[in-house]
Amino acid sequence: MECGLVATHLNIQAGECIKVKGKILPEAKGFAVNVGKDRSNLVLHFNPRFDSHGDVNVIVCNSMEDGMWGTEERETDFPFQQGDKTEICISFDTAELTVKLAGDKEIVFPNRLGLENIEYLAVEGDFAIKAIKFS
Ligand SMILES: C=CCO[C@@H]1O[C@H](CO)[C@@H](O[C@@H]2O[C@H](CO)[C@H](O)[C@H](OCc3cn(-c4n[nH]c(N)n4)nn3)[C@H]2O)[C@H](O)[C@H]1NC(C)=O
Repeated sequence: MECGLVATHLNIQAGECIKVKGKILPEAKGFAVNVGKDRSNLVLHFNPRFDSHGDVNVIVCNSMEDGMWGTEERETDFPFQQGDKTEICISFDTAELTVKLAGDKEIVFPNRLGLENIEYLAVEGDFAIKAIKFS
């Protein structure tokens, strides 16, 4: 999965929101939005898969600590379409992260790293970023 945008030193506090707007490529296999401390310590790897790693239309969420993946959580209610514009809003507190998606869908994932702020954001894969907003 090729690397797109990487942002560091963000100092996003609990209660704030990270909004990623963009367009899913027409032949997308998958994309990922990673947030955390740095590229080896991710409090959330949010990975919609259209057809990759043996998964079709599944959202895979995971964490990474010191470069080691955690246990995946998978969501098969899949609100994404290849070629569509979409918006992903990630908010968090020290207990969990909430990912708001189109159609009022929400995914909640535990804050396994107990992070009190988010320094790192990376968007990878078949996704053309249009806007990033921190609020
Ligand atoms: C069934 C036995 C093996 O399990 C599989 O093991 C794979 C390898 O760990 C799992 O795929 C990884 O799942 C991770 C999340 O748990 C990540 O999605 C990982 O891809 C992340 C990634 C980023 N990048 C990347 N390349 N370049 C950049 N900047 N980033 N390349 N790979 C995927 O390669 C895959 O999700 C997992 N499948 C299941 C069903 O568990």
